[in-house]
Amino acid sequence: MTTRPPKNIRTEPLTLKDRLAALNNLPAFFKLVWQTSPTFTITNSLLRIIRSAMPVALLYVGKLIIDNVIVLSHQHHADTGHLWQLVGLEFGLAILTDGLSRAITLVDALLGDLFSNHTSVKIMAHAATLDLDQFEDSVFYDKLERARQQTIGRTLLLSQVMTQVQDLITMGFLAAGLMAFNPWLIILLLIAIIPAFLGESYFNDQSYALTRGQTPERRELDYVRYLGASDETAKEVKIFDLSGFIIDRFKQLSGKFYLDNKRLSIKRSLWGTFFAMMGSIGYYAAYVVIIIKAVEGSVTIGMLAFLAGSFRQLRSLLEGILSRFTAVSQGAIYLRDFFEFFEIRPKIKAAVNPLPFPEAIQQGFVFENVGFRYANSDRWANRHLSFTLHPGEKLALVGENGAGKTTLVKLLARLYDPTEGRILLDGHDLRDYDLTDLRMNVGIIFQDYLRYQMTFAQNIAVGNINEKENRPLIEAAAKQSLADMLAAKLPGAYDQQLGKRFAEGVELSGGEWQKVALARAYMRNAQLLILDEPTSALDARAEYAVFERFAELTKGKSAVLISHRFSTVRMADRILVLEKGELIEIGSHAELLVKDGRYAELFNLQAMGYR
Ligand SMILES: Nc1ncnc2c1ncn2[C@@H]1O[C@H](COP(=O)(O)OP(=O)(O)OP(=O)(O)O)[C@@H](O)[C@H]1O
Repeated sequence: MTTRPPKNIRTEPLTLKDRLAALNNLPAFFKLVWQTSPTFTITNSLLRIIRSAMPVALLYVGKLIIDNVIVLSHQHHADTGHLWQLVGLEFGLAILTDGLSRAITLVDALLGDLFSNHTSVKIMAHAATLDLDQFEDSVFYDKLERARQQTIGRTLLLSQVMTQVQDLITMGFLAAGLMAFNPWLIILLLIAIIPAFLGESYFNDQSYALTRGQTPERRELDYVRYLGASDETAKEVKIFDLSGFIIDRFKQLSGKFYLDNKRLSIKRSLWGTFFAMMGSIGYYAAYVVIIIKAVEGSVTIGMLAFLAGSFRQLRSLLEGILSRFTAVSQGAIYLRDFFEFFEIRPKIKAAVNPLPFPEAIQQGFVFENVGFRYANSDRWANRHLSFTLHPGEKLALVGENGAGKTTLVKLLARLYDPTEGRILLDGHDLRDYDLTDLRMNVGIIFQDYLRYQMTFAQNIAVGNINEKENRPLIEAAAKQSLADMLAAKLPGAYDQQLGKRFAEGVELSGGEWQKVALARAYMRNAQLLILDEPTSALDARAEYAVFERFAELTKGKSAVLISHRFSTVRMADRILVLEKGELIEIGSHAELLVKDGRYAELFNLQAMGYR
């Protein structure tokens, strides 16, 4: 397990300039919000604009009421009609304010949910366009992880930005009243607030740097949590008695996070208290000024209440706006991660003017000095590969573990492109063909095929998802891979839920799963069929039956088989022997035995084991 942060993750704090620059991401963010739901976006904005005028209106009506009460209290026959009208108005405003707040919360929540769904779909759709080796890169994974987190975190950003604008408008209304009375009060207010803002901004920077620096470790923490409590891992964890090891690692990682976060939280809390005190001093200084004016008689008592109320609200609004600024800019910085993820482009590109895939392959696939190196490795997984896979030919790949067999077939399906050399199909580079077309015409079943926690039929249909409703095709595919006998035994037959994860799921044995996976290969009319150790878990009788059919079912089609069982391998037209990524022998079973080279050695070794 590695905990080293990838090189390009920035862990140093950010400056105010960085934060302001990050706000540039907001327009794109709002475009995304708008795309999510124009109606909710407009409704939300309108509600907030109306809501922002409420505080000053309430304070002003309050002022009128107090002044009215004072005047009336000095009269003998007071006419209270106007007073009650004012009280009624304030009551109405209070109810409206509350209603608006609730409506805003509701629209925020609905828009947030839609936004989260919309962005999750966008992330999945974009991830689907990316290359396999991008998924194998840890820096990429961190980006994906942070982008995923954005889908939840950004709904908060949405309401924060909206609230920010709303509060700014409210502040404008309140400040106008205060300015009319005494502009100096505004200055006093700013002096009281700015240190708190700078402090808040400093600690947010620190916390951002900390969280970002912890991304790889957080990923490991999630992985350890998954290892410790998941249906897929439970068996091995029990057998190897790993829970102690896993829990220790979890404690070690989570303990480190706790300590790092605690240190920062304590510092932040102490400084926060100090800055809040400064704010209070500023507020009371202003309060004293207003009281003196009231005692002197230069403002009414109603005005005193209005100004003090305005000042108090302005202070908390300003505090909120400034601290939200750091949160908003923080969010905007995380947004950069989100948009960066969408900027990642696949390297394996579809050809601009693609050639259509041949109706029937004429010359076959030609490997011309093909070499491939995984991006995260400095060793060649395949090197100097030159051979032809003829149309209709059945080719078997043999070689020891890590010899490069799986890599070779991944190159055939363009999951990767060769690092050197080229692969030709009917005389043209594989890269010149339409990528979707190519993948449609190459059927691969990998050794680590997925066991979908779906129904039996769906598990086969994934081989050609366009035909997911085509039950006769699914049943025919099952018949070809011998999975049909299995369906007959299941209580729900083809609609039987497989796997243990969901209710009423039935778990299959390794060999049974393999038959199901094998059926996927027969779901499409591929011209090249690749089976990467397709029968390793089948019993001897099943394997024999599968291959007896295989030759017949793939008549006229090319096929590549990877197998460690020579009983399977010998059925191929030609056998390609790989060693350390290179081709060392090629020929039929009989030819290679006569040659008495590596193949003969491996074959005899296995045959000896059976004697
Ligand atoms: N995704 C990957 N990233 C980096 N290196 C890889 C990756 N996949 C395979 N390799 C390396 O490439 C080499 C060839 O692997 P490959 O899977 O092609 O071997 P194989 O012959 O299919 O082995 P096996 O018989 O065990 O399935 C190995 O050394 C392996 O470590």
